[in-house]
Amino acid sequence: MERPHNQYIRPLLTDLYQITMCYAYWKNGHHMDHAVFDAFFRKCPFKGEYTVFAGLSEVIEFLENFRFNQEEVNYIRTLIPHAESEFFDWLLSIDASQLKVYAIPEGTLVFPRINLLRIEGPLAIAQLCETTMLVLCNYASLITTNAARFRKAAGKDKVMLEFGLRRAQGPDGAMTASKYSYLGGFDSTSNALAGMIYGIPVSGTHAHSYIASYVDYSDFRDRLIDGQDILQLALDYRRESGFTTNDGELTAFASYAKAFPNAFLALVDTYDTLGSGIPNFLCVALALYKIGHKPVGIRLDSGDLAYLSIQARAMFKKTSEKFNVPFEDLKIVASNDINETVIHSLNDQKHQIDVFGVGTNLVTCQSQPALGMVYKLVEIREHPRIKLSNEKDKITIPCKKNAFRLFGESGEAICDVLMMSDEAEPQVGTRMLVRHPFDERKRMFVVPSKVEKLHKLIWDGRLVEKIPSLSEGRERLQMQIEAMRNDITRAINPTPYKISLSSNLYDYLQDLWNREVPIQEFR
Ligand SMILES: Nc1ncnc2c1ncn2[C@@H]1O[C@H](COP(=O)(O)OP(=O)(O)OP(=O)(O)O)[C@@H](O)[C@H]1O
Ligand SMILES: O=P(O)(O)OC[C@H]1O[C@H](OP(=O)(O)OP(=O)(O)O)[C@H](O)[C@@H]1O
Ligand SMILES: O=C(O)c1cccnc1
Ligand SMILES: [Mg+2]
Repeated sequence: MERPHNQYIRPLLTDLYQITMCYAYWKNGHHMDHAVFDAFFRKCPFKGEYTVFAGLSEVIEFLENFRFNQEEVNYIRTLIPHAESEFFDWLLSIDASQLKVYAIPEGTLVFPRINLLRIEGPLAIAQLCETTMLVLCNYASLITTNAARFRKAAGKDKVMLEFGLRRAQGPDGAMTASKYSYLGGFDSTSNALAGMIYGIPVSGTHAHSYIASYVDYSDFRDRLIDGQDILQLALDYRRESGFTTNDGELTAFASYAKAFPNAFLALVDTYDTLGSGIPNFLCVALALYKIGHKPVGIRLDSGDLAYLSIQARAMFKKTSEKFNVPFEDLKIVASNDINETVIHSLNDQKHQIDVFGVGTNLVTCQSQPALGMVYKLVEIREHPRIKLSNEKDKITIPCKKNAFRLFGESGEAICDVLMMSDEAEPQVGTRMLVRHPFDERKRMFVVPSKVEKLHKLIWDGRLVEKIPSLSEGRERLQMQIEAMRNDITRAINPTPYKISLSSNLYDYLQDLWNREVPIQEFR
C-alpha cells in the first residue's frame, strides 16, 4: 500500500529553538560538522518494564519529505529577521540526503536508555530532526505499548476492538491511535478513515440512538426477510417465552436484523439489560435463525460487565437447550470505560466476554499520557559527548553506539548491551563482561546463545531497508511478548529488564564524566 502523506509531517513541524540553533550553527560555520544523535527514553510507561517502539513509518515519511519550501522559508525569515539572507538560501537547499538513520524495527520490545534511533549527518540538519522525530515516535510508541498491555490483559483468544475516535486527542491523535492500536495487538478499529488509509480491519456494532429511534411496531413496515415476517416471528417467541420487554427495542432489533441478517449483533442495555435487552435479542435471534441466518451476539455497554456477561451466557445456554439452537457460543461484546485494570478485574471474576471494545482509556493513554523519549547529541566531529545531571537517570551515554540483545540457553533474552560502534560485536558462545551503566558493583558475565543486533541502517540518504508492514510488526510483537520473561511483562510490580554497557563503553563513560566535570575547590 502506498504510504499516506500527512500534511503536518514536514520540517517546519518543529520548535523554534531548533531553527534558531540552526542559524547559530550556520553563522559560526558548524552547520556541516558531523554529528551523531540518539533518540531514547528513560522510563517505561504505565508502571511497566517494557515499551514497544513505533512511529518509524512516519519518520521515513518525514525524511522523504524533508525540504523547506519558499513559503516556509519566507515565514522563518519573519521569525528571525536579523538573520543573513544566505542562511535562508541554505535552508531552501537542504534535504535528508546527507543523513544516515539507524533504527530498531517498529514493533520491537525496547527498554530504557537503548537508542531507538541513531541519526548521523550534518549537525544542523540532524538537529532539525529532533522535535519532529520525537513527536512522531513518542505517542506512537506509547499507544502501541498501551494496546499491547490491553491485549496481554485480555488474552490472545479475545477479540479487541478500538473505539477511540470520538474521544481521541484531535483527528491526528485519533488516526495515530487507530493505526498503532492495531500494531499493539488490537484486531480492528471503528475508525473508517484509518481503515481506508492504513488498510487495517474496520468493525463495529450500533449505538443507543438506533434503538431509541424505534418507538413501536408501526415504525417497522416492510418486515420480511427472505419472505418471512421477522417481527411477527420474534413476537411469537416472546409470547412463548413469557417475556415482558420493551416494544420499541424489539422492533429496533428486528429492523436491524433485516438490514444485517448475517451480522446481527444487538446493543442490549438501552432499557434493562437482563429484563428487556437480552430477551429481545434472543427473540429476534430465534426468529432470524428460523429464517436461516445465524445471529452474532450482543454488546453490553453499562453495568457490571462480569455479572451481566455471565448471566447472558446462561440465558444463551438455556435458549439453546429449550429451542435446540446453537446459541451457547454467541458473542458477548463489552464496552464502557474499560481500562487495563478493569480487564484484570473482569478476569478474576471469570467473565464470559468474547470481545472488548475500548475507546477512551486506550487512545488517551489515561494512566500515562506521554512517553518521555528524548534526542541527545552523543558525538560531534568524532568527539563523544555526554550530558550530565544530578539525577543518574538523566545522564546520557556518550559515543556512537550499537545495541545488541543477548539471549540465554532457554531462548529468553538476558539483557540488552550498548557498545561503542568500533567494538567487536558479541559472539555466540563467547563470554563477555557487561556492566550496569552507573552502578559499579553491578556487573555480570554473559555467554549468549543468540545475539540480535537491534539496529538496522534504514536511511542512507534514501530508504535502504524494506520496512515491515503493520501486520508483520503486529505479529512479530506478539511473538516477542510471548518469548519475554513473564516477570518483565506482568502488569503488577514487574521486574526491570537488564540494560548494560560493554566494559569499554562503561570505562569510557566514567572517563568522560571525570574529564567533563570540573573538580570544585573548597577553602
Ligand atoms: N464487574 C466489573 N468489575 C470491575 N469493573 C467493572 C465491572 N463492570 C464494569 N466495570 C467498570 O466499572 C466502570 C463502571 O462505570 P459507570 O458506573 O460509569 O458505568 P455504568 O453506570 O454502568 O454505565 P453508564 O454510566 O455508561 O450507563 C467502568 O469503568 C466499567 O468498565
Ligand atoms: O467507553 P469507551 O472505552 O470510551 O468506549 C467507547 C464508548 O463510546 C460509546 O459511547 P457513547 O459515546 O455512545 O457514550 P456512552 O458512554 O453514553 O455510551 C460506546 O457505547 C462506548 O461506551
Ligand atoms: O461500533 C461500536 O460499537 C462503537 C463504535 C464507536 C464507539 N463506541 C462503539
Ligand atoms: Mg459509556
